[in-house]
Amino acid sequence: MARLALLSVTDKTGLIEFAYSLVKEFNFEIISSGGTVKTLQAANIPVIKVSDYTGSPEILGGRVKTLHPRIHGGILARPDVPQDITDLENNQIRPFDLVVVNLYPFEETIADPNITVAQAIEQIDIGGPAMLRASAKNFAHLTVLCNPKYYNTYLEELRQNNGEASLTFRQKMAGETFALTNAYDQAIASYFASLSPNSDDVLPTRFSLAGTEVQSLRYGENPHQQATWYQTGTSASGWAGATKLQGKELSYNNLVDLEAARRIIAEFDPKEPAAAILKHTNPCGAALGTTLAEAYERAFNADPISAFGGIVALNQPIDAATAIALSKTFLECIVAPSCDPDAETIFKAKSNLRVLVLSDLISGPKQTVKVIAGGFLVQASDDFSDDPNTWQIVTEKQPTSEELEELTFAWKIAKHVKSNAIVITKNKTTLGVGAGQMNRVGSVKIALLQAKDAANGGYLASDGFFPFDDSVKTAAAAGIGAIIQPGGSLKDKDSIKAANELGLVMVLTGIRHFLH
Ligand SMILES: NC(=O)c1ncn([C@@H]2O[C@H](COP(=O)(O)O)[C@@H](O)[C@H]2O)c1NC=O
Repeated sequence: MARLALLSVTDKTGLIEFAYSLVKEFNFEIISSGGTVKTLQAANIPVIKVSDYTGSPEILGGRVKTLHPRIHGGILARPDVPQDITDLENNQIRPFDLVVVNLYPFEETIADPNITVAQAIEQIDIGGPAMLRASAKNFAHLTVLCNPKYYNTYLEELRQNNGEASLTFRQKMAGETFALTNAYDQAIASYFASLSPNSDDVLPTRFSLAGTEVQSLRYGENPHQQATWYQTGTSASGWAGATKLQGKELSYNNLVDLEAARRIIAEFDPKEPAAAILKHTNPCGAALGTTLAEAYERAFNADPISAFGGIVALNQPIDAATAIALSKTFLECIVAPSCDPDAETIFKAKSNLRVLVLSDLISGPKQTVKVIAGGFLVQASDDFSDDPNTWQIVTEKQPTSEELEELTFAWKIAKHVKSNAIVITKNKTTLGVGAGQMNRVGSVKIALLQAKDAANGGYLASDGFFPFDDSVKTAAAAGIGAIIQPGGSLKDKDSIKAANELGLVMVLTGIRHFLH
């Protein structure tokens, strides 16, 4: 008797060619649900309707098509279990050799903002996941294919193994299938969470992270670490949706730094040219300018030594002048919302340089995730938008409006520097960055060392409060004129007293921005 395949697919890509090979080359009989039957019949491929096979019509507008013991019995039966064979015989059930299912496009449906909840719910596939999960469970006896991309691999398996798919392949397909049904359900769960009146509740009691491979990376942080890049959701968004205009393959570290760079320039209004140069997730230079080229040059000149091999994010389209400036040094990657044709031509001379275009550099993830032994930690992203109207000026000396703007710039950068973070700025340009030190005054010293004499009359931002007045005194000795920090230390009074005695402005934000 011919072998039996069950085909029930929404995405009919490659279906006809595949079914043709199954029937002509491998003598399969095919059973299919309504729409799949129509596609196959239109191509003159012999097919049996599920409803004819089960004797039960499709009902409830397609909500019940394949949910029948003759289908699920044929999927789940074990030919090496005598009772299973008896059950099949007693119920006139034929076992399946192959199950091919892909699902209703739930994620694509909800991506349309005009879709109603009722329409979204009709796109939750029930029969499909049931068949997929049952088939994956019984991979020892049949093959499940959940994506058209595996059709040819399956046919090759049959060609190379005397008409049988190998156990290794069947097991791999089963794993892929459970990963798919998991991701599918996760998308539905996230959609339901988004319907909750408390829609900013990003931390449900059960949290899953599902992803699809974008590309396998050459290695992770170091060459001995394997790494792969996954995208969340079915449509490419964020970095998965960026276009690489030229350059070498993106690396793990490139992507980590690109995201850190994106977060910095997302702080600024896209009308105001901004540039950030990142090294190891910290900015070695960040600046605003009247033109994009000026913003980049200021950021570069902040620390030209560290900028070598850096990752650059820009918040406006790259023009020729900026491209010329960018081409003067070795950079790993550049990203901007778009790139003028003149600029593209200029970059061609540096064929290894990775140039990416990502139109939306503002939107980022709502949560961040860190894996720890036995679990992972999820937190809401630090997208708190600081409001200078809520800040407290605690010194006798009051800032002018320009000074307040400078402090705001310094504060926005400090938010994206690893703690303990100290940022020294002037003219909306970083002069020195102290990152990731174990004591705050250590970061102050590093930032001042970088800023050199330019620190005189500069501004200093600290991501956390000062536990002692030593940082204020060190900053004042180098000529810093104004400090912005969260406040909240038991010894705030000491720091404020030192600021007053040394003639500094001090602003407390009431919010800290640790970054680990
Ligand atoms: N309800 C069922 O019994 C059922 N059985 C199969 N499906 C889905 O129906 C789709 C195929 O439908 P059609 O062959 O009618 O185009 C597949 O995506 C499959 O996952 C079902 N649909 C939804 O739950």
